[in-house]
Amino acid sequence: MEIIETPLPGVLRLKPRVFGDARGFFTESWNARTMRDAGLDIAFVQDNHSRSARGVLRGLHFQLANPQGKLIRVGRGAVYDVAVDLRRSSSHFGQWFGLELSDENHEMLWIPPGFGHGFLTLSDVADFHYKVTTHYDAASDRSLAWNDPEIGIAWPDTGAAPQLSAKDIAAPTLAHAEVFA
Ligand SMILES: Cc1cn([C@H]2C[C@H](O)[C@@H](COP(=O)(O)OP(=O)(O)O[C@H]3O[C@H](C)C(=O)[C@H](O)[C@H]3O)O2)c(=O)[nH]c1=O
Repeated sequence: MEIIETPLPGVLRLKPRVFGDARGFFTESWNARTMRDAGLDIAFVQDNHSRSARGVLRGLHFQLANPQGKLIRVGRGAVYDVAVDLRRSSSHFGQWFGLELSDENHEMLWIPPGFGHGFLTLSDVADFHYKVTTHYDAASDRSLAWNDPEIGIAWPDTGAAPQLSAKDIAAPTLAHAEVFA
């Protein structure tokens, strides 16, 4: 497992070993010992899987109470995945990092608690898999505007306006949102 730091301290790119052969490939998508040996001794309590069509944008989301750490990968297709530092006490507050995650590059992203998260679907279909460190807490689930100019995420152009949920369409900008201390 190769671990690559990002411009956002704590947010890490993870490149697992992939064993390709004439049949296809094999990779350990998660191994507690491998992660622990890499200094990532993280306990996950829930596995999530969402499927999205091209142009779907889910986010930016975070749980205000019980904030979640997320280990993200794409099992099918490709997405542009983004993390935003939402800790007002952080020197990187409001800064974002994004990268393409796909079933071709097999890359994963670790996003610690305290960050907003979202992704834009780049392929016809994307199966999005992620482990989280705290259970879903609907009461504290929050959205932040995907296109907040104060954050300035450079989302890839998919040729059409992104498709969002009503909750995400109505999301506040950072200036009007309750985030982390
Ligand atoms: C997240 C979640 C949702 N749900 C239920 C609640 C709704 O009835 C339905 C769809 O939920 P939602 O529209 O919030 O799903 P996403 O837009 O994919 O939300 C996720 O999108 C971004 C990318 C994230 O990082 C978060 O994990 C999460 O907020 O699944 C559950 O039962 N458990 C859960 O953990």
